[in-house]
Amino acid sequence: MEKNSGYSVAQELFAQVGVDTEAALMALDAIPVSMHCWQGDDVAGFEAPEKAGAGNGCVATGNYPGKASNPAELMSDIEQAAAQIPGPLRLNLHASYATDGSPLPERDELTADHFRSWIDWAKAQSFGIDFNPTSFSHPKASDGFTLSHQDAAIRQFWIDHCVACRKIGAAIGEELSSPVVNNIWIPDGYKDTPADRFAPRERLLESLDVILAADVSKKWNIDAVESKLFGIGVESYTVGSSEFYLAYAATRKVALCLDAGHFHPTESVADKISAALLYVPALLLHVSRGVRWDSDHVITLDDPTKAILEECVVSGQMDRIHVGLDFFDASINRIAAWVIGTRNAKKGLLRGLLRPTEKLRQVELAGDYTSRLALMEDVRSLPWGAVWNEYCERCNTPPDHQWLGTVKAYEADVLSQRAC
Ligand SMILES: C[C@H](O)[C@H](O)[C@@H](O)C(=O)CO
Ligand SMILES: [Mn+2]
Repeated sequence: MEKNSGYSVAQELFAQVGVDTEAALMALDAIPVSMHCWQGDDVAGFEAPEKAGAGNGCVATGNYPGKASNPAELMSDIEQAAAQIPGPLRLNLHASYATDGSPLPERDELTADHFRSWIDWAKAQSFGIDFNPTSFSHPKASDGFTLSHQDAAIRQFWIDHCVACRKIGAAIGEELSSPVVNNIWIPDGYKDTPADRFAPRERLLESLDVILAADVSKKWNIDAVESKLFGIGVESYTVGSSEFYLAYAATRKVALCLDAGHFHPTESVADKISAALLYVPALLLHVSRGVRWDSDHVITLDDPTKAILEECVVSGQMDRIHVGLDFFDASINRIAAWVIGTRNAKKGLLRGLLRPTEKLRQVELAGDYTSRLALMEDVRSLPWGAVWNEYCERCNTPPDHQWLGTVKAYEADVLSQRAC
């Protein structure tokens, strides 16, 4: 393929600091990003409204018109977004997005058959699939507790749901020949100061142990657990806190999910990657953007996001890191939200791959911190954007500044015709 002139200049400039842009592009093309289905419909899912209505735990804000409200619309919207995103993608599904079965069974009785349409569609799109139990927006979660509920029968329902989801993950993974990352997040917690912090955590631990004891293929289903600092209505105490899940993942040898919006605002999530990976077998990232008390804004290429994605690459542990996204903005065109966020995730990874990591390590080990700082700062102004645009062109996707028109046209032709 003929190189654009901007890329040739960039290639030369990066070569001067010892970076091979061709190698970087090849590496980027081997890292799939797991794009979440729930940006397309504000985390609504496809269950009957009376089932899904009670309790929440996940709320998208905004009322931008044109959201998907059935599987065909959501798949079509994801295809539109994917066409504007270069390189490999996976689709991150929630259990509440089951498509096949009328009526759909309760969540504790779901099987892979209820996701047949997604599986066939993913094959056609060459997407892998990742999965999540949906332990919120359900009458049995209406008081804000699920796996740590004091009522054993409610706990059992959510245990059975999570086991069902692990089996679904394994079945999908085997069928697609691509392991499914299966992430457990629960909303459990208290709005106000609890009298007892210990018992709910003890119950959560017991529930998780029962879930993981179920015989499910580790080859095709990769278990992950996700902590949270607090949520709306759960401001004082979250059962599944960071310490709880870090220790749980380390002792049970499951993947730890780090959601960028689930920590104190001044904590560096990038810095947690190397520390956690010394103890847990794998990490799942939920790349997100926390804004004050909310954690689900579309990711921008801001400093914390760049640091997380660059660190994935620079750590040399990419084979143990699964990159997923988690944002749901209902105030802008939802397809544009996917495109902006996912392209940014890939740009962050590319920036990490374009870092003169070896050279930086050498000067660091030599104690030459002056050169380390000088090099780190100088590479900021190298033309990585030209390398990105070259990648887009090679993937037959529009470079920067050339994708929005297509999304706007789809909005005018399709989204604007929808009832909601
Ligand atoms: C829908 C997701 O499972 C959810 O966003 C979860 O991952 C989370 O981050 C909740 O705050
Ligand atoms: Mn998350």
